[in-house]
Amino acid sequence: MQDIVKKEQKRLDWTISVIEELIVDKKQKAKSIANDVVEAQLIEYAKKEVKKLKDIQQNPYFGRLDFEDEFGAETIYIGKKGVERDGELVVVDWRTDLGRLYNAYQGVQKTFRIGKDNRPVTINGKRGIIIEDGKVMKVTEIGQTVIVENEQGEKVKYMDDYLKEILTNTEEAHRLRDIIASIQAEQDEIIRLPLKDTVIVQGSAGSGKSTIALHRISYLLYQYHEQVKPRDILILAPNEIFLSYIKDIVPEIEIEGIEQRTFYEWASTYFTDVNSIPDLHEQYIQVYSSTEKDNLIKIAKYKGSLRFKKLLDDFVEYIGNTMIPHGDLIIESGVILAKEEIHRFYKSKEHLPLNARMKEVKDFIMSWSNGQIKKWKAQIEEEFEEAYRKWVVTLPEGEERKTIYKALENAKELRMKIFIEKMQHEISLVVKKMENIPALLMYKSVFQKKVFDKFQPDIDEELLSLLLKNGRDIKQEKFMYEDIAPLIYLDAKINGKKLQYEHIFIDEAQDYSPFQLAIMKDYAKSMTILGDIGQGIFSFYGIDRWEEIESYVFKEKEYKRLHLQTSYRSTKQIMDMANRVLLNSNYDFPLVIPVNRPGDIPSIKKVGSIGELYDEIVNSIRLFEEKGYKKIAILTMTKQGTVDTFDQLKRRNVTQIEAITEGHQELKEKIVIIPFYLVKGLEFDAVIIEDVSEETFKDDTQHAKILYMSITRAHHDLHMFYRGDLSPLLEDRDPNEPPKPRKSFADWLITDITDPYTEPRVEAMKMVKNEDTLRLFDDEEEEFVKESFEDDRERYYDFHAWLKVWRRWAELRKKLEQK
Ligand SMILES: Nc1ncnc2c1ncn2[C@@H]1O[C@H](COP(=O)(O)OP(=O)(O)OP(=O)(O)O)[C@@H](O)[C@H]1O
Repeated sequence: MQDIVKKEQKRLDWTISVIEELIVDKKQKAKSIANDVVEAQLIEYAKKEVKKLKDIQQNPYFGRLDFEDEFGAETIYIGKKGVERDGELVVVDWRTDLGRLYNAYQGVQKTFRIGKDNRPVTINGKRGIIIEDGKVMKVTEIGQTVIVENEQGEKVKYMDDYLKEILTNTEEAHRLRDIIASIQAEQDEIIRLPLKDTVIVQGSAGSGKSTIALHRISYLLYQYHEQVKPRDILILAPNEIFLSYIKDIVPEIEIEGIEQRTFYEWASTYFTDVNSIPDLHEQYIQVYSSTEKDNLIKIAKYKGSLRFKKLLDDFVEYIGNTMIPHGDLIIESGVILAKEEIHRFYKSKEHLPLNARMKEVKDFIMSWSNGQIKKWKAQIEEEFEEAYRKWVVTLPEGEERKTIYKALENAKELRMKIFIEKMQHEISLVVKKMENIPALLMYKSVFQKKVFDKFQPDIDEELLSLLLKNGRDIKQEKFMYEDIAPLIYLDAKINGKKLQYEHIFIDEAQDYSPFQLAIMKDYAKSMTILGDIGQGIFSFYGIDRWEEIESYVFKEKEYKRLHLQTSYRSTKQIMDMANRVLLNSNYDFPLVIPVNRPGDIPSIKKVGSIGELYDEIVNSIRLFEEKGYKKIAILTMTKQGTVDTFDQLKRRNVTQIEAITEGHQELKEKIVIIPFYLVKGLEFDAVIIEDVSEETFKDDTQHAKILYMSITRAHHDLHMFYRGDLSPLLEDRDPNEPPKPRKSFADWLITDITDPYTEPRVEAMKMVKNEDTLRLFDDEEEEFVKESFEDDRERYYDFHAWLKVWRRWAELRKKLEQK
């Protein structure tokens, strides 16, 4: 091994010296005097090159790849940035095709195809090289990062030493870091999708979604540099805390200049002033602390739905139709603009926003009017010409002739005047109705009974009365978070869009409503949408399943849906705990596959009193500090909980702590006390969840999601406390026991759920045919059962989800029995 390190050191020394030569050369160029603009640009470029080369000189690459193609054997070194000398690839940029080859190799498949010509290459080896300040520290033969099944039948991702070393590192002061050196094949596939592809990535907690998004930007800017500039890309993040969390990675992967915002901030920058509207977190607090919670959720869900979007579409179309003339425009006999003609023209401008469309119609009418005036003028001139010839020209020169001539002239002018005045009058009547409509006014007018009666007569009565009541607030411009998307949408429908991006990235997309995602689609040529339904804690608004948007928002073949199941953030023990919550909650998704990074088993401790709780939290903090952790989080359920815990810990002389209660704060201290709804996307060395009692974490989907998300914030260690009884979501169930059916349908079960060979059935399925098959919930049967559950969708989804978990268990059982 020492020998390999020595050899690699030799190669590194050579690379460093080549880079040195390049620096000297570029510096020379940078010093020259520019005679014109082009030369000035070249000088600027040389300066940038010098900086780039200096930055990477002491650590120019992280890996080596040995391969063979039709030209023979090759060895290349892969780095964050490419280095070339006279056409020779000294370091290969990770974003190139050869870089893809490096990431694709996982030690199993050896032959790949690369380049436009799809030429075959065979990999002979891959090395991870850890370099510090010009010294090769470690060389590892890598590539064996595959998913294996352990003795219990659980899937685990096998890590090579290189990945292990990277994942165990606690040196980072908890900013998102680049993973260029250890991108995994399944992640790389997403990063390198073509620019035009819209992709939905469902990824477990810690599977690298945020990281992938940022690396994909870097890749797109590199590969499509002529077409895509940083200003053409928008990244939407969950909150400002998260934006500061990704700050450091930006220059590292060369994605400076990208517009990074929260949806809220994006909306306020370009559209309405949203400052008086609560943001998602504020709204979450308002909704869940309100006695009207259920009603508020119903309103928010409806306003975030595509159904509401359809209502707005119909409403705008209707208003447009009422604005254009509904009768013929009659000025004189023979001077008529038929209403059909106006309507035909209006229809042909369907693609335009309403106000622009109206302007076109106005122009159309005006140009018709000008044409008619001209025509009328010519006709009158002709008529009077005739009269002159008849009455004036025939008279001898003299007073009488003059008088008649004048009279005729006056009559002509009068007729013209009358015609023009009539025309102007009629047109002004028509045009008055086509005045610009402000989007806000339009939105205020939506919440009327007659609007719903006309466009959505089948709307649920209770929902309708809630919406009408809410309409009173809307009239007074008291908006909620869910009003922002429709306001933007109406604005675009009426005034047109001001923005268009090449690509939009949406992180934590499960917290977006279908409506919101639909409007974002209008602002981008393509999108990368990343999220985890399992972490959809803002379910009063967000989506519950990707299918909700797939079929409506994106047309078939327009998008790809990809899954990431392996989690890289946490130890195997922490992910086992997260999977336990998923299992206990009958969560409708595959379990997370952890990496085989061992750690301490998360502790769950019962405390007798609130005082004891804080004493125990202090003990945990001390323990974590001893372990050298740089970032520790204490998760609370509420803002008040955060404030209380902060006070209590201060009283116990804990230092370097801070209370984070708003989404715009930046995390600065070592110990962060924070409500769970603000930690989305973040991670910490150790996490303390101060209350996992049954009272706080009830056995329902919403609480399961919160707990799953909270647990998966921990990198190395997790401590949980409770008073009273432990949450059933954390119950340590014997894997040989079948999953526990939810109370909501347990009474309905008519089969023995302990028998892995019999598909579970509920009362409603008695009627289903094919009793002895295991194909339940296929096509017709699924429809049948869905209909039987019509009144109780919750229960249907619960049962459906549970059935999936049960099937997994049954398969596992069968496998174990066969062994
Ligand atoms: N290939 C990899 N090599 C090294 N570290 C990785 C890799 N992929 C992900 N990670 C690490 O795993 C952690 C989780 O990544 P990230 O935050 O991007 O995941 P996520 O899917 O967005 O998570 P969540 O949904 O829980 O917020 C980060 O610390 C990241 O650096």
